[in-house]
Order: sequence, then structure tokens, then C-alpha cells
Amino acid sequence: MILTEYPDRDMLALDLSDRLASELGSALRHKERVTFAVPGGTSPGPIFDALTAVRLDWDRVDVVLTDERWVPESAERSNTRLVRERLLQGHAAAATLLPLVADTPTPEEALEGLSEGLLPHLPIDVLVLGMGADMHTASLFPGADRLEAALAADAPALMAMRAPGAPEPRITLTAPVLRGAISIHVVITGAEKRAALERAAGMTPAEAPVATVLDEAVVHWAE
Ligand SMILES: O=C1O[C@H](COP(=O)(O)O)[C@@H](O)[C@H](O)[C@H]1O
Repeated sequence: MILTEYPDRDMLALDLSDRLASELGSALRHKERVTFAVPGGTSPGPIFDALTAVRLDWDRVDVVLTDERWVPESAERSNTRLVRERLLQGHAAAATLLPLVADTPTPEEALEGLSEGLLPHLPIDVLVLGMGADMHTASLFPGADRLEAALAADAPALMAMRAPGAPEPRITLTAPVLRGAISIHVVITGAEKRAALERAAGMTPAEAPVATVLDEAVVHWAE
């Protein structure tokens, strides 16, 4: 794991968005289409804002969420809504969002169709992950019902997940898809998450799911 510390959250957002833009640009020079995976939650908004001002061949970028909460797109907690409102704006409005949610009562009912849409876009070129203070990443939560299967090397790309710490059902990219990304960044802020990250580095993915990517990841932290 490489840990990069920033003086504050604004610097983190600006520096990381520069780096992501450079990695996306470099991938776009070698491939016709590029897959950019991003987290939901509270952390990525300022990074998304900075990316909207970047000139890039966004019309050749496919954006996918690392995970989604099974709520309507209109809900406050919808990660899809966050991406539409904060990332797919400005120059980045030309990117294509691959759906990770559908109008079915449960994620299980939509898995097959969503997986079919996702698989042609793997591996991920540039991956940004968040992490909760409980050391979950994407929707790989400690104690989740299907965590062991989602961490397995032969896991399907996409799985439904339910967890005691998650108020609604989830859908998530699984460990082999996350680990298979060409470039992996984890974004965390605050002292509590920094302490959790340091604990996670000495734990197994079953105990601390974020550990599944830490060997290959650059972690970006600001107070
Ligand atoms: O529920 C989720 O949580 C994680 C961490 O979110 P944060 O609000 O603590 O930054 C996020 O990465 C994930 O995409 C989201 O669904």
C-alpha cells in the first residue's frame, strides 16, 4: 500500500482529480473506450466536481459505480444520483454511465441484466474506492451475508449484498473485479478512517474487506 497524505481535503480533491485525469488520458491513448469506476457515499463529491472541469475525451469514457444502494435514483442515498449530479456535469457530461440499479424490488432480480451490461467493460482501467470506518469498501461489508463468496477468486463480477451495517440491500462489484483494475485508488478522510485503514492493513479481507485491494492500492488521505 502506498499512502499519500494531503494538507487538506481541497488539496486531496485537486491533486487526485489531476492524477485520475492523467491516468484516464493515458488509457484513452491506448484504447478506444476506457472504464472508470467510482464510489458513492460522502467522500467523492469534491473529486467529481474537480473532474467536471477537465478536458478529456469523455465521450470515450464509461463510468460505473463500485456499488449501489437498492433505492430509487431519486433518493438522497442513491449513488447513481450522486454521479449524475456531481460527476456527469461540465466536460464529463459526455461520459456514459453504465447502470448499476434497476426498477426491480430486489437487486437479485436485476443481477443478470446489469452483469451483461458490465462485463464487456472489464477490466476497469481506473478505479476509485471509498472506505467506511467499519473497513467496508464498495458494498463489501464485514459480516455481510455473501461476503465470503464475493471475496473468492471465482466470484461473479456483480453480487447482491445485505449487511447488518447497511440500511438497504446493495449491489456491488466483487473482489476479483476490484483487484483486477489497472490502477486502484482508495480515498479516505478524517482520523477515524485513518486509524481504521491502519488496522485493516494487518487484517484479512474477511475481517476488513478493504484489505482485499490494499496491496495494489494508492491510498489518499486528508484530515
Ligand atoms: O455506502 C457506501 O459507503 C462507502 C464509503 O462511503 P463514505 O460516505 O464513508 O465515503 C462508499 O465507498 C460506497 O460507495 C457507498 O455505497
